[in-house]
Amino acid sequence: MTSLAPEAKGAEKLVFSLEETVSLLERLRARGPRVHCITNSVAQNFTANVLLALGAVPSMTVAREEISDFVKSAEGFLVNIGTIDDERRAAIDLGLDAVEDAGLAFVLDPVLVNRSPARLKLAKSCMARRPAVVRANADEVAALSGGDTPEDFAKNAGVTLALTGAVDRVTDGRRAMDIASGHPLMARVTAMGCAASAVVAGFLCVEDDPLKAAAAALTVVGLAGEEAGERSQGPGSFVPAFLDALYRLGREGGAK
Ligand SMILES: Nc1ncnc2c1ncn2[C@@H]1O[C@H](COP(=O)(O)OP(=O)(O)OP(=O)(O)O)[C@@H](O)[C@H]1O
Ligand SMILES: Cc1ncsc1CCO
Ligand SMILES: [Mg+2]
Repeated sequence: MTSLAPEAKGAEKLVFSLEETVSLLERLRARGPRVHCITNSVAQNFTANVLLALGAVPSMTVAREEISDFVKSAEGFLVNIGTIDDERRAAIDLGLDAVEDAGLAFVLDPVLVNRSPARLKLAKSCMARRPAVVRANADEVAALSGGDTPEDFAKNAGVTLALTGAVDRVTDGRRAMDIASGHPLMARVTAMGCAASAVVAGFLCVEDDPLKAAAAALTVVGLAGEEAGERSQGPGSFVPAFLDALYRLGREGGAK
């Protein structure tokens, strides 16, 4: 089962209850926020389905002539650098200009930033635009942080870090919390992390504190993952079971 037990070394424990997570989930479902995602070609479809299962309204365009309008009419925004081409590169720039104008909090997913200097440069240019939350796995955080602890990275960069893996850690440098929900099959399907980043962007629409938004998002993703893991036979059946579990989570009768 989920452990919300916070562990904090050099950071204050974040006490964030399951009830608070459920209440934010209800707010998200009631509000149905628009979340614009510039994301990679592998993750687009799954990410859109995950947001829809939660009750958010995804959009994904990267067209130069409309990206600013989409961002300005959205409540949440995600930049994911998993597959980069000229169109996405331009969209990231224009999208982040619009985010700045609109004062919107955004999430950065620096996919595979550990794999190429060009990607590291792009991720750092996105970091300079001050994401509210960076959601990444351990290899990606190591590349971005140059080996700093998660807390020091978050503090020095002025962001909330949502570091995922078998156990997730969320920290803003001052406060920290570990989230141990989830299932090993989550790492056996593509784009689970990418979709989790989009879910963080969704929760940022209903919670101003980025640390609480990230904690709630990863808790919800982890709980749905656990449920789906119990109900599926392998990666193939895990994906639809995960979408069903997200949809049903916390509703009457539980996620059954
Ligand atoms: N072994 C595991 N046990 C439990 N949960 C896991 C495990 N591996 C990953 N997860 C969960 O899966 C989600 C995605 O995390 P992960 O670190 O795998 O992202 P990622 O490497 O960025 O994935 P991708 O790039 O394929 O989208 C998180 O919610 C995380 O908690
Ligand atoms: C497989 C893959 N390659 C680039 S992005 C992506 C989706 C998971 O990050
Ligand atoms: Mg990833």
